[in-house]
Amino acid sequence: MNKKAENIIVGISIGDLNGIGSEVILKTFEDSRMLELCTPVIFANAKILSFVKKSFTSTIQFHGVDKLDQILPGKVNVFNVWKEGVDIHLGVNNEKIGEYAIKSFVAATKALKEGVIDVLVTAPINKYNIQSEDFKFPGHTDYLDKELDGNALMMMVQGDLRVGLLTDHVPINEVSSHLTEELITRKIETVRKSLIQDFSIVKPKIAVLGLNPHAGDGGVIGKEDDLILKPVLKKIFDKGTMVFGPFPADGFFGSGQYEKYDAIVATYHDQGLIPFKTLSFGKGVNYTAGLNKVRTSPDHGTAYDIAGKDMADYNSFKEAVYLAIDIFRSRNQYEEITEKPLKIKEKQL
Ligand SMILES: NC(=O)C1=CN([C@@H]2O[C@H](COP(=O)(O)OP(=O)(O)OC[C@H]3O[C@@H](n4cnc5c(N)ncnc54)[C@H](O)[C@@H]3O)[C@@H](O)[C@H]2O)C=CC1
Ligand SMILES: NCC(=O)COP(=O)(O)O
Repeated sequence: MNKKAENIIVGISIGDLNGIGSEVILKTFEDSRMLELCTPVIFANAKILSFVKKSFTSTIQFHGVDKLDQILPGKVNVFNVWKEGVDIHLGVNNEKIGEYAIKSFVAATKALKEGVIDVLVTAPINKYNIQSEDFKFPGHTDYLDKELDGNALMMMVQGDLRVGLLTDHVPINEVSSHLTEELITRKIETVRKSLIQDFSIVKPKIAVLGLNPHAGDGGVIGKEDDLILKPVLKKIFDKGTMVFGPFPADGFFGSGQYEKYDAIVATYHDQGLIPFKTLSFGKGVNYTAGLNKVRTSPDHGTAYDIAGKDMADYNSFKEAVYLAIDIFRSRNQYEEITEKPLKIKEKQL
């Protein structure tokens, strides 16, 4: 059942309060037309956001609520996840602020699981200051993978450019050992399904980058491409998925080959994110594919160096809101279409 646009409830976790998260959220919803597109609910504290607002040229008005059933369409809702004041020092990294980032994220994830919000858009966290006895995850993706159904896959999206990762928050010296047949097969299937359900691409074409320089040059520079990637990709292809590669990664983007595919799958984080951010920084979105719920975030981090200076570009955050809504709609449509498929009448001979 498709919801009316403004009734799609977009939950927003506040991220690191000392970073640029609050600024990009406020700037996005400063434009009242955004409220015709969705009903936002920020998981934080209304008094604190009113204080942070003073650092920027913002006239935004908040609707603070203590219960999620009090949120209203047409308002920038703030769900008070905590009541106490918080010392904000924009641009400063500290552990106390990490606790509030996680309080917000955990509460928003709970609301997402329970269907109180339709989609989740996360503002950036600092991966170091969020660590605690209770929260030991390198990022949002890993926590959501544990909390939600499905298998999370990090996918960066900007227009028709989609870059998925076989491994994400994995130290570089462990990447090779993660690249098993099981992982590659599962990740490629997640990308394929996401392209169909979330992006309405009927028969997606997927390119996979090689791990080693020149995809190993026949085994001269590393054996993983020949021994693991090639045979596994062939198996997947033979079962009907349009997957190609492994391609030498260095020239793939520069030569424009990426434009021929619906998604490019990189073997590790920086192999995919460096070309992606070079091509689309400021407009890209980080999407967690493969889960039963939709989560997006902007393509940037906490940017302490510019926090509080009214310099942050909010377009990536706005794109993250748009994409979350688009994917939510696309999934609903896909469900409707596939729920009761039309029976194909067999031809009478
Ligand atoms: N989804 C998330 O929660 C993410 C969190 N991070 C975290 O953020 C922290 C800082 O990471 P960095 O690698 O320094 O990346 P970063 O994206 O915070 O900053 C890189 C550079 O880009 C600039 N920049 C970033 N966003 C901008 C914006 N909206 N407008 C204008 N300039 C902008 C910054 O000023 C800085 O010069 C780390 O702790 C990292 O783990 C990084 C990426 C995503
Ligand atoms: N570079 C994107 C990134 O690492 C963000 O991670 P996550 O917090 O979205 O899992």
